[in-house]
Amino acid sequence: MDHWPKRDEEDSTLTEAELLAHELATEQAHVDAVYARLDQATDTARNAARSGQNLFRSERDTWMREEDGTALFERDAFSYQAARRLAELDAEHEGLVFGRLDLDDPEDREVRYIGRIGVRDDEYEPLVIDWRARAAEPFYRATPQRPMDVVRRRVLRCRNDRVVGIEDDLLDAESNVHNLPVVGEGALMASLARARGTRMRDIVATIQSEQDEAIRADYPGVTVISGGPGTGKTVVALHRAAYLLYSHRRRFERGGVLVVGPGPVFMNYIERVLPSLGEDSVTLRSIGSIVSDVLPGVASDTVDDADTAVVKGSLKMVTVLRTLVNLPLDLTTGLAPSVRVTIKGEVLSLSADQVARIRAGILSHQRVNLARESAQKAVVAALAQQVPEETDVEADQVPDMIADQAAFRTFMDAWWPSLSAPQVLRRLADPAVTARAAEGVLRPEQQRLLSESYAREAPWTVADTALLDELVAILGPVPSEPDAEQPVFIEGGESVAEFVTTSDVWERKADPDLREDTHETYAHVLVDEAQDVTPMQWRMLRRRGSQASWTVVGDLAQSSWPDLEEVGRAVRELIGNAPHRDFRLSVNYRSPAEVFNLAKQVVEPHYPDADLPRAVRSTGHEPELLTTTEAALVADLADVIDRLTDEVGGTVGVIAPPSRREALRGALQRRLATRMNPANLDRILFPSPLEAKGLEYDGVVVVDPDAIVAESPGGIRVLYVALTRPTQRLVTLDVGRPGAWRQGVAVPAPELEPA
Ligand SMILES: Nc1ncnc2c1ncn2[C@@H]1O[C@H](COP(=O)(O)OP(=O)(O)OP(=O)(O)O)[C@@H](O)[C@H]1O
Repeated sequence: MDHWPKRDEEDSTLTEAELLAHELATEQAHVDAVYARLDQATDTARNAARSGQNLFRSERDTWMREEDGTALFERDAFSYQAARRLAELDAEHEGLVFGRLDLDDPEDREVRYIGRIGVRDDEYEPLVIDWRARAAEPFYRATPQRPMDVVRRRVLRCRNDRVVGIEDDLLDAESNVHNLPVVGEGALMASLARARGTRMRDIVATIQSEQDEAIRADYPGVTVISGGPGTGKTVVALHRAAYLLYSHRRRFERGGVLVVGPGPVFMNYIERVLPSLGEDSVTLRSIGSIVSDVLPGVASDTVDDADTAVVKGSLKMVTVLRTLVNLPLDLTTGLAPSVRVTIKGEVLSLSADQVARIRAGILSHQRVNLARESAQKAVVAALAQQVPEETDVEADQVPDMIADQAAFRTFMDAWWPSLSAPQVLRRLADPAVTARAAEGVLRPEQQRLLSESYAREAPWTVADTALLDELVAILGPVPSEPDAEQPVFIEGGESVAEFVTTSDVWERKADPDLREDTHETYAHVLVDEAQDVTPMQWRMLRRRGSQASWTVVGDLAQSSWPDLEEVGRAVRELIGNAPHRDFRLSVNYRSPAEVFNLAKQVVEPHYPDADLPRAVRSTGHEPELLTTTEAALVADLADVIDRLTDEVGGTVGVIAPPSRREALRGALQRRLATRMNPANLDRILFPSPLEAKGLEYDGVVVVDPDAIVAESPGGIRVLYVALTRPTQRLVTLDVGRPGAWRQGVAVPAPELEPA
């Protein structure tokens, strides 16, 4: 195959514009051929279907394996599949083909086109190579120092099927014997300078070498991806999910890939990236909705106040919950349950201590909700032993005689009720219960916070969901109402010669493992913003990935959790003895250098170990540090927002401390509605400091930074997150006087006051 562009000698006399037009036309011809091929494959498939031939489908409805398309030739199946996936890609996506490599291969001069999906021609030759294929690797890894046989790397900017721009890198000038032209000014910078919308975009066309290494890293064990704000951790993690599914589809599609992020706003922000890569078989979940597999309908995006969140996230809660499960339901009587029954006038009884010992023995190997039967048998047996030999009763009737007594059933209901996790957790609303459950584990102040939080009867918080999950793990699932009688014969099995015996049925029914683990498990779990995952949440996640490989993505300097040592320990525990690899991303693609310079000065004195990336872009606009009064806050803020919406092309984020957020949002929306056009209003967003995690806006106003620090357990680190959200402009607005957060911070621009 020889795809070298055929250029005439006189090309060298072309003007820059003519040269670009010529190159665009060359690339358009190839892109046209790709789309024509896809149309043709779709027609072939349609005809095959019409003529009644089978187009086998795999279990996954939208995915037809090449080998399954029996009515199609393999090459058609491949292209048909590509066409189907293309139809699923985002309508606004930036085109199927985005790259081209011109390789200096002495054997076979070669051009490779790289795209979101692979497409082959009639001869089964690749017209486009899937970006995740090995053959696409040099597109991301080649550098002038190590060109990997690439002479020129070309990024094509397409709008649907039209090529609208070209950006070239000449990687090996010496090998450019064919005088390949070089146009454009660099794809990466062009891409970074574009305005951001409310959804994250994929970066397939401009993945950088250090990012590519993390994306294509081997999967077993744990892969840790760290790096400062804006280094592409999230976007790299999502491309990694797509890569793993491509390179090990069998394993990961069957076992499942779970991507976990901090909250629903973040999940909405990232959800388009995977479909734009042609991947839709990944489960995206916010950390507050993980528990919904074992407790349907339970999910939360509400956060506790800082101090309560710290108590609920701590590992100490494991001890508290274990004690809580064993507390008698009626604490007010102060009596632990004991049992007393009579058989033929003989009194049989077990003291509270004796039944407590039986309970502890059973719970050492069984979970509460699954063990009632064994518990009942054990108590009955202990009571039965007390029946004097001379009593006039058949020994084998004693157990039933005990179990049938009302006194015994009352005892069982009090001693071993079926407990649901939500019921048990709500018991902490009673300070007396909390005091018993947390005695010697939590300080009185912490016990009070816990109790008060449940006494409010507010909806569950994100931190509660991990506690509920822990309780489900301790209790086991709540047994459903006993089924109608078990069928002894196989349903509809009249024609089956052998019959199923009652003991077969019991054998199956009695296997506790079948009923134990109701949570979903995955073959790969990818945790984003891992620095905020509390120890209790790690336990919840690990239940979903007991056999999984992991990708863990985070930046300690952005943690909202006060104890960073604890965060590090949780990740080390996850790794254990498993194989693991670390990647550090070093370039900040989001923040302009001017903005990051400020953010850096804020975080460094408090957290000298912060991993500070290099910001590659400069806008020439220094951050503006403004001060206003309480009375003028809304008016001044409205002016700033109005101005920023004019100055930046995309979104404007207003990040205010939780205590001010709701009131400010209402007041601003009313004020802005009267003076801005509705289209601009849609570009203004009001995330809380925690919701802003992982997100970005072209312009950002950080309101009352001191209060943001005061109201988060992560303190200054949460302010650091807020300050690193802008892609273009940053304004901070102190209230009353310049904030304490500004001590030691120097910005070149003079301080401005709002007009
Ligand atoms: N190679 C790249 N090409 C183009 N854009 C990129 C590239 N790498 C990252 N970006 C862009 O940089 C921005 C930051 O990326 P991302 O949100 O993944 O960073 P992050 O490390 O997760 O940030 P944070 O820690 O602040 O949440 C995004 O807009 C992303 O699309």
